[in-house]
Amino acid sequence: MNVLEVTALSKVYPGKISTHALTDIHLGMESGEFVGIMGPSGSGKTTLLNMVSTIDRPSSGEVKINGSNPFLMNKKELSLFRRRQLGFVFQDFNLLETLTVGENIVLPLTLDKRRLSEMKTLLEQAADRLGITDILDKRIYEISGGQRQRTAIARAIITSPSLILADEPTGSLDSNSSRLVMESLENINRSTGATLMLVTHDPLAASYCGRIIFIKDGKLAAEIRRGESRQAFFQKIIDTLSFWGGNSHELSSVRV
Ligand SMILES: Nc1ncnc2c1ncn2[C@@H]1O[C@H](COP(=O)(O)OP(=O)(O)OP(=O)(O)O)[C@@H](O)[C@H]1O
Repeated sequence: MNVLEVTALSKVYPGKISTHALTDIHLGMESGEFVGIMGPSGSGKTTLLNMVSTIDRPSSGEVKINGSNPFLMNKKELSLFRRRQLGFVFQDFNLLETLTVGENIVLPLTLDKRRLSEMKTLLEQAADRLGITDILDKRIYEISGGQRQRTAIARAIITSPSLILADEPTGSLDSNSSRLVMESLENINRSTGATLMLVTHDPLAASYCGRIIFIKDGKLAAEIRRGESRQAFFQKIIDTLSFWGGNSHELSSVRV
């Protein structure tokens, strides 16, 4: 069974002139996959992520996560489902500035009223995976952007969610921090078998995925898979972007 199954998904934003943001999207993700979503600005990437993350409702079609349709749940069921089944990583981190790194990471477990000893063990494991054990007692305003994003990833994985959704996770980072963050995500995907969906404009970040889906004008336009070499995949991404559109004019300065 696929972790994510999107069937005939469409989204229309009503208005004086309605916008057909997504049209008839079909998409499946197997357990353990790391899938990137790319496409030009306004192509519908965020809209797709918002439907999968249950933040917004489809106009028609279906989203199933681990066989369940979140849009058929009541409010309480949905918030529990989100907390247990989904992990979120955002461009601007969404961390609580005045709490420590450790307190931020365990927040989903605190909300779930887990035992202290269990929280401690899970915190140690998550921090170790992200290489942030030595900053657990620092407050968010005391750490760098890259450390903030690794903290956010630790928070996203601590519940072992079925699906981790990342929206431009390297969008606010310099190239070195971006690399570290992407290596962390790749490492988590490989070592824990976590299933990840990543929306990005950044071809370097995308080159860490196993498969990339390109969206254009709200429709699936192309799909490419990574072979052994990340460098070769990076080039394939750039070629596909320049064929299907996207910010290929910005790519000349990008290095693998
Ligand atoms: N809340 C909204 N109300 C009306 N139209 C919207 C809304 N959100 C997005 N749109 C429109 O839907 C289309 C898809 O937008 P979306 O944000 O999903 O694109 P995107 O690929 O994520 O773009 P970007 O790369 O710039 O973030 C665009 O035409 C956008 O203007």
